[in-house]
Amino acid sequence: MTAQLLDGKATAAEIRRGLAERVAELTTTVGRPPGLGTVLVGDDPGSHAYVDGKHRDCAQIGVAPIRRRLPVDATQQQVEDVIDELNADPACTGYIVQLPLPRHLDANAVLERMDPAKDADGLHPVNLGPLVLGVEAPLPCTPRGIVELLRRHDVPLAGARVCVVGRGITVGRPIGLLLTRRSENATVTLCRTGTEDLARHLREADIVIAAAGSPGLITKAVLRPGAAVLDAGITRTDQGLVGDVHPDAATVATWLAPMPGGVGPMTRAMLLANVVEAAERNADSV
Ligand SMILES: Nc1nc2c(c(=O)[nH]1)N[C@@H](CN(C=O)c1ccc(C(=O)N[C@@H](CCC(=O)O)C(=O)O)cc1)CN2
Repeated sequence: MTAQLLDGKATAAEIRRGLAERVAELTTTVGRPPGLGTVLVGDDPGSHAYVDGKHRDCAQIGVAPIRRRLPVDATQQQVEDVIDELNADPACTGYIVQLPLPRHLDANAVLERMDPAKDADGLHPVNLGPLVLGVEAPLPCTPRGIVELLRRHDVPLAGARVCVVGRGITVGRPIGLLLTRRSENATVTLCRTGTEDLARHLREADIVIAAAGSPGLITKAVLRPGAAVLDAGITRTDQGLVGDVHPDAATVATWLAPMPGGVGPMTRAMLLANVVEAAERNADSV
């Protein structure tokens, strides 16, 4: 068996085309384009690459880019001053703080200082609450992108047993909440790499979502034949970027979202969707 591709690159391109039309309309009715801000602290090459990608996406669909960069030794106060500035900037529809922040900074305090209405990542506590309650609010981009990718490829979710590996705030924790909502109705087991008998949990799953940052963790040996497998793990090595899913998984899976080309492009597309939706909400309220 060779897995069919859950093609994040093509799906994201299709989503961007739809968003570009909405941005053009907003720009005419509001008199200026929606603006996406990014706050990047430090010089991590991965974070720089992701933020550059986000601004390339903005350029493609007509969203105005607003970039804020701070040095690796920026103080909490300096970061929070930038947050205050973006909260107050009418040209900034929504923004993100690129994670991870350098260790000396309190990331939770930074996220909490954001205006929840401008939280394009859906990571502010005020927006995470509705995720638990199952009511509408901006959703974290990677989990939203995963659900969108599965839906657009008709991968059944209702009743599916999903095993998520990784419990980070951008993917693992929120995807569990999203997939167990009434609209998705999956049964989710949230694991970490240290979960006892992880292989057993994986083998029981119809859908595996790997977000552990552990290169090659998911091999064909731990998969149920026919499972759908989504690789949301990225590790930078001397040999380049490596995902959590071993290439041999493609021989037993029915569906595979590879890294690169699967979940990553969907994360970026969902960020744009969150910004466009925020701009539409703003336009409706005036
Ligand atoms: N504030 C946030 N920080 C981080 C998030 C996030 O959602 N919000 N997620 C990750 C990084 N990330 C977005 O910021 C991200 C990661 C990977 C990709 C991507 O397109 N990956 C490509 C491969 C990478 C490449 O070619 O350079 C792919 O999978 O095809 C996009 C966004 C942590 N931080």
